[in-house]
Amino acid sequence: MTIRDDHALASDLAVEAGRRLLDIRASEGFGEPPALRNAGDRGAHLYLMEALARLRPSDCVLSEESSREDREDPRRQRAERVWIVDPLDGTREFSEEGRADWAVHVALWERGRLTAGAVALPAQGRTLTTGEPPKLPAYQKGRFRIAVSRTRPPEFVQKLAYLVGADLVPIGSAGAKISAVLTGDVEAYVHAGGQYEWDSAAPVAVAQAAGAHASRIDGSELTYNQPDPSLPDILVSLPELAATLLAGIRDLHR
Ligand SMILES: Nc1ncnc2c1ncn2[C@@H]1O[C@H](COP(=O)(O)O)[C@@H](OP(=O)(O)O)[C@H]1O
Ligand SMILES: [Mg+2]
Repeated sequence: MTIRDDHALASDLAVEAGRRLLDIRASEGFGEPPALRNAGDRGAHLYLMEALARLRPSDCVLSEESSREDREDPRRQRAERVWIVDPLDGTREFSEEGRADWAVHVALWERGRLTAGAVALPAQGRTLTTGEPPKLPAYQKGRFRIAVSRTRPPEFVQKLAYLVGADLVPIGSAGAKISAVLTGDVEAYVHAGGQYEWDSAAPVAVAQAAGAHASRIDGSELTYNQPDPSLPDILVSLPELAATLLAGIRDLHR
């Protein structure tokens, strides 16, 4: 089994889960958003769990939709290979007709680092993968754009935007926001106040493979497969903007 197989598997699984999510959206309709959200979360989770159990039976899986007991399984801490998946990131946006800012995240963590990953954006018709990392847009000096949560933007982010000369762009889903950095729709993504490993593992794997900056907002490393999957803040940006953003965040937290 080659490393390349893991890149391709992450991509295939994210794409197929995304295809199923589009079907669920089409069959359920948008009349009852909570039911649609639930059907999407469950459908994508069950598909990914079944596929990983069949195709990578020796590996562990950490999924947003796993039971608490499964998430706290001590075998995960001893494992050398753990798939970290968010079957439906941007669940809220998935249930809103016309929105395309939701994603499927499939990442592989091996012995301390993320080694493969894919983010499917089914309603945008694209998938970003570590197998073929996107080519980062060229950095242009001047005003830039920072993606933030539509519903839970960090409270300091407005001041940060003012300080560094940026405009805020609300987008749903951590995966869609990090993808927006990689495809040139924005230049950075800043989040704080709460998030989990599955919200960022796959998009961070792709961002790192593409050469983007990805860290905690204090500049420290993002670490995955921890006993507690809470990973509450993140900065992803074009590499040229990282120092400015980290300095701005530091100044605001002094
Ligand atoms: N303060 C917070 N606490 C916990 N999770 C948060 C959070 N802010 C954002 N998230 C999670 O991060 C993902 C992206 O959120 P947002 O679109 O607001 O940026 C969502 O994942 P899910 O959609 O998988 O639940 C959301 O639940
Ligand atoms: Mg999520």
